[in-house]
Amino acid sequence: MTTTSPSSAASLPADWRDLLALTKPRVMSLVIFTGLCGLLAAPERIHPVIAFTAILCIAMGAGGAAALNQWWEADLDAGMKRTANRPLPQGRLDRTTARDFAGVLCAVSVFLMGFAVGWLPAAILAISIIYYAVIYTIWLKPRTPQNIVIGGGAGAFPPLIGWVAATGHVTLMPVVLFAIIFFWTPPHFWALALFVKSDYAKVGIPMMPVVAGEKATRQQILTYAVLLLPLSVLPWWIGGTGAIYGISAIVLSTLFLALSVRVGLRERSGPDDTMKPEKQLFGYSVLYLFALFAMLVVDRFIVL
Ligand code: HEM
Ligand SMILES: CC(C)=CCC/C(C)=C/CC/C(C)=C/COP(=O)(O)OP(=O)(O)O
Repeated sequence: MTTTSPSSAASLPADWRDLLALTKPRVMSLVIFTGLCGLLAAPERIHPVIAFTAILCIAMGAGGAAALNQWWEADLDAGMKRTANRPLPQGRLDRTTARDFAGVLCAVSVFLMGFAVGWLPAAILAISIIYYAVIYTIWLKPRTPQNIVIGGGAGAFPPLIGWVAATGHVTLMPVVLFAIIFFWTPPHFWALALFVKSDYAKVGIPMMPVVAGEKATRQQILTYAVLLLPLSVLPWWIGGTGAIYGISAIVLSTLFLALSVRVGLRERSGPDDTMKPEKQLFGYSVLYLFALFAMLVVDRFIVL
């Protein structure tokens, strides 16, 4: 695999839109949302200014980690259709600016979280930044098709961080929320990987469909979707939520499973296959997580 040499090109004036693009704002909107829901669903309330600061820190930390990911993978991104238009492969931003911007965001997020909110959420935030930017990006992604299963842990931390920011300690509920995102990540990503497989093959990244083939990937998507259904209902079973969340989780996860069954049992009809079921599963996976975490908060504030 080709990795980015961290040398800098001539310094370019940074456009704020390119800096924003480095933080992967669309992906991170859901990361931040799950962090916010973790904070709001927690049984204790904190001052709104502290709560806002905690979410700001999650946003800066996630954005900084995403920027580090793009700094490291600039050469790789240049080789894939989906990522070739990013600011670094396009040369709209120089690498030193990107690295410094990422470093400042990460450092400020952790220290601000530590001083303003608490050192336990700050430590978990620091772990998730290192997990995504180093363990997933540098170590796992170029080495193993299990990269996103193990690496998925990084994206599962935000609700735990939000919860711990509000309560000061880790309990079973935020660990269950972590597990839900952990088991959601493989179907979320592999549905996409099935229809951008050629991109990953071209740059030599061993994503599951490239290494184990489409059939095995489809089976694994199905396995994780089956496990996700009971897991998503677990917050209700353990008494952490009421029926509003529980029933919503059953409905949302059953639809997730139905779309996964369709993808899991399907074979590509040929090179012209539009991969509509895979694209629908990927699109729904995003909607699913937004809705599931939203219902956690709705349930917390509406008691039947
Ligand atoms: C290792 C774990 C994950 C991997 C490898 C992964 C991978 C991806 C990729 C490659 C895309 C396409 C984005 C693009 O083309 O820019 C995507 C989209 C997306 N991901 Fe993930 N993802 C992971 C975890 C997560 C997590 C934890 C969240 C949020 C909690 C998330 C939220 C999203 C959202 C909202 C989109 C849609 C963005 C859009 O509409 O452009 N992902 N993901
Ligand atoms: C608080 C904190 C640090 C949260 C991190 C959240 C996190 C790990 C999100 C992962 C989501 C993501 C952008 C994966 C993209 O995979 P990729 O980087 O392989 O995708 P690419 O090919 O689009 O670059």
